[in-house]
Amino acid sequence: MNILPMSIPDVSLASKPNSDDEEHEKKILTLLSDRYKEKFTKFPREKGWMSEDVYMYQGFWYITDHAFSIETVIAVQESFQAQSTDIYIVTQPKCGTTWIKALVFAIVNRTKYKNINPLNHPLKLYNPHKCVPFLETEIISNVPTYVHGNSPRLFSSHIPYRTLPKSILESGCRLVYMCRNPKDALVSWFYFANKLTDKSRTQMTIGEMLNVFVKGFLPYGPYWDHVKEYHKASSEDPTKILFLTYEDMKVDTASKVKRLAEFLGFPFTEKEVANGVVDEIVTLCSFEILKEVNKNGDYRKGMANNTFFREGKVGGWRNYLTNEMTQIMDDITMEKFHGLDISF
Ligand SMILES: Nc1ncnc2c1ncn2[C@@H]1O[C@H](COP(=O)(O)OS(=O)(=O)O)[C@@H](OP(=O)(O)O)[C@H]1O
Repeated sequence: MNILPMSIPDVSLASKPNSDDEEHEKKILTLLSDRYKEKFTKFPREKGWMSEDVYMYQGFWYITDHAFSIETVIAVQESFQAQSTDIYIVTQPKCGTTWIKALVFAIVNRTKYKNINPLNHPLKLYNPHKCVPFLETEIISNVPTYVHGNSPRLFSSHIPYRTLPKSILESGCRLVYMCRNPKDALVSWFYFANKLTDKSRTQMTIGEMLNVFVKGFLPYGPYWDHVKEYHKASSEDPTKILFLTYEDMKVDTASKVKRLAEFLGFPFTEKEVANGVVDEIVTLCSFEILKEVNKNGDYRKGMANNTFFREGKVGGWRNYLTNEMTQIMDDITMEKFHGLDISF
């Protein structure tokens, strides 16, 4: 029986944040801030998410001095070099990033981990965000996850389509985009924001969160423009950009996983299907299993693993939004998505 760390060296490298890594990230962030501050402080600024200043860059809003900030986004855009075999997973935050990352990781690496003890599968040991790193965190990381040059490399990001590094668009690689009903994304944002362990942050009401969500003053907002751009790009080149919704993925997940595998260039064989491999992947990546695996520990400083797993439901917004809030969200969605085949 194979056991760690021999069986999964690449992922174990990125498993645990330690104080050296945090120091390194801080240093890189300071460096990036020094490099870009003069530029971005001239951009439009608003008070946004949890009372933080947000800056507009290329039509979208960002916080500063953070892994997911204007500095890292500009740095990725300016310096990241894609490879044609790469696979990118892009989402608006709170739209199912963690789930789709787990699914893509499990599909692409299923042969690699076929013979290991299922308890040692990376997704049974690590947060999916460690298995598929964000471009935004990778650029400031002390321990790049893909030092061994896996192929295909898997990365994720929340970067809007228009701000993606040129090399991603030119390399011909594949990109999976997942979106979600904005009302569920809003509620998820609300709980996430208030659960962050950094106590220096201000707690928000759902009404305040709705206000910033609608204005787009959240990292990578506005939601609607983000979704629309990827939807358009996907309809122009569906072989390279796959547009998914969280809601659709929830219905008959196994058949959607098969379609996803085909798009990724890793189709399941008839034998695999007969042997239940697809169902195994669906179960491995299910909300319940991932929530249990991630009940302890931190993904990053101030961000517990369990903050990524709350309810995992479709339509949970009904328990949190008033009729008036629902109306506001529905009106904007109707106007913004008018004429597009996006439904939740
Ligand atoms: N495996 C699985 N299946 C279904 N749903 C899942 C899964 N993992 C996480 N979730 C739910 O996704 C919501 C978090 O969104 P993201 O993963 O996009 O968050 S983040 O952007 O990475 O911070 C958040 O939704 P809410 O429960 O509505 O808050 C999570 O519970």
